[in-house]
Amino acid sequence: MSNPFPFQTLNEVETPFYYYNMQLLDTTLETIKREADKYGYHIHYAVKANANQRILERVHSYGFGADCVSGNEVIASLAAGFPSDKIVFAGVGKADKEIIVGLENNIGCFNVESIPELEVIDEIAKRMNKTAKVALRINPNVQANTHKYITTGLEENKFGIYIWDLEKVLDKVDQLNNIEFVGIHFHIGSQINDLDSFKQLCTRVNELQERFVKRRNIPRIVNVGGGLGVDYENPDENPMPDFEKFFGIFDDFLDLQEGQEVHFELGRSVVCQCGTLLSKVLYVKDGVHTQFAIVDAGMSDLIRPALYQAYHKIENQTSHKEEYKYDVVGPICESSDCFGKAVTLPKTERGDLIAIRSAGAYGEVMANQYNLRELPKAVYSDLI
Ligand SMILES: Cc1ncc(COP(=O)(O)O)c(C=O)c1O
Ligand SMILES: N[C@@H](CCCC[NH3+])C(=O)O
Repeated sequence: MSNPFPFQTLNEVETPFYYYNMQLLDTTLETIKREADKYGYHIHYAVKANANQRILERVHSYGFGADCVSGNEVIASLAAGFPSDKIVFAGVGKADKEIIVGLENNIGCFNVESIPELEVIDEIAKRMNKTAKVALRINPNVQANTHKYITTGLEENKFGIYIWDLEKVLDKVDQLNNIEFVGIHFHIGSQINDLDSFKQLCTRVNELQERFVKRRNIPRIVNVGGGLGVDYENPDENPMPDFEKFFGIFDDFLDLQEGQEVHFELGRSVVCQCGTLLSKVLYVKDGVHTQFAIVDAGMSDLIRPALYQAYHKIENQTSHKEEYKYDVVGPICESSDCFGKAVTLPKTERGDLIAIRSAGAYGEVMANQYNLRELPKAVYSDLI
């Protein structure tokens, strides 16, 4: 595989920074569009994965919608050009002022997770003389076989309306004058590579659809969320997941009612592989088991390894010497500030450029200023 990094150029940029391969992002977006269009599926990009304005603008240019989880994400999506009717607002805890943002901008729909939330949206909509379009997020109790922190579709998780509460919630919807019921919504978790989980989701959705048929209240939208995983181990060999297979599962297993639209909320699978965190080695020092390669990026720049013990492939872009093992760690005053233990790298020295791969999703957007560090900058392949 050819090296995707224009090393000569990147070596000049002050580290740490995120580098976005915009050509790869384009190829990924083209593929998603082509595969989704085969079935007439609607794609909403999950802004939470990467809310960088340039990335949002690029995603929008392919005609996708935006799936938002805060008022600020709604505002950022509008600023990037997403039409308001293609914006959905999800989340278990929407604040009043965020609901107002959604209503003021006439967004496509609110994905609602509880009766109290429905009542508040109805009340605010009434005050504003508006009708809120609403999809009900149902907790399907499907095991996603992923990290427990990013499993969202089990009964023990805080997300969604329990299946056994559904009738009660639908009765409530019928009573509220400023709510228009438009759809049902599901999301079982993230970084899901076991596609059987999606088949199970389809089966559960089919069972639930029967209840709506009985009530003669068919939801126009069936939103099956996101969650498709990527290959963190082999980012060059698998620069994007198999979207053809993924959408094919829904085509094969989801039974739709007349006129229903299928919506997806893809985040990680869209942006993960196009992003890399680049960092330089500050010091190499001896450890008990291996050497420490101390780099100038820390968990404040990329928190996934510290938070979920997530694996990211690490490469030394400078050295091609004999290989050794290193614990690659950051400068932050936490032992969890470690990007990889006993990583095999060519002999590593101060000043070497280190690439931490597959960092385009839940990377830059989760960066923080712990230790009063600066936020990482972004560099784009098409602007250098
Ligand atoms: C409701 C909802 N939709 C979509 C997504 C996007 O998921 P992913 O980035 O795994 O595609 C998430 C995050 O897990 C989510 O919580
Ligand atoms: N932040 C998580 C994903 C969360 C998905 C949002 N529900 C990650 O880095 O893998």
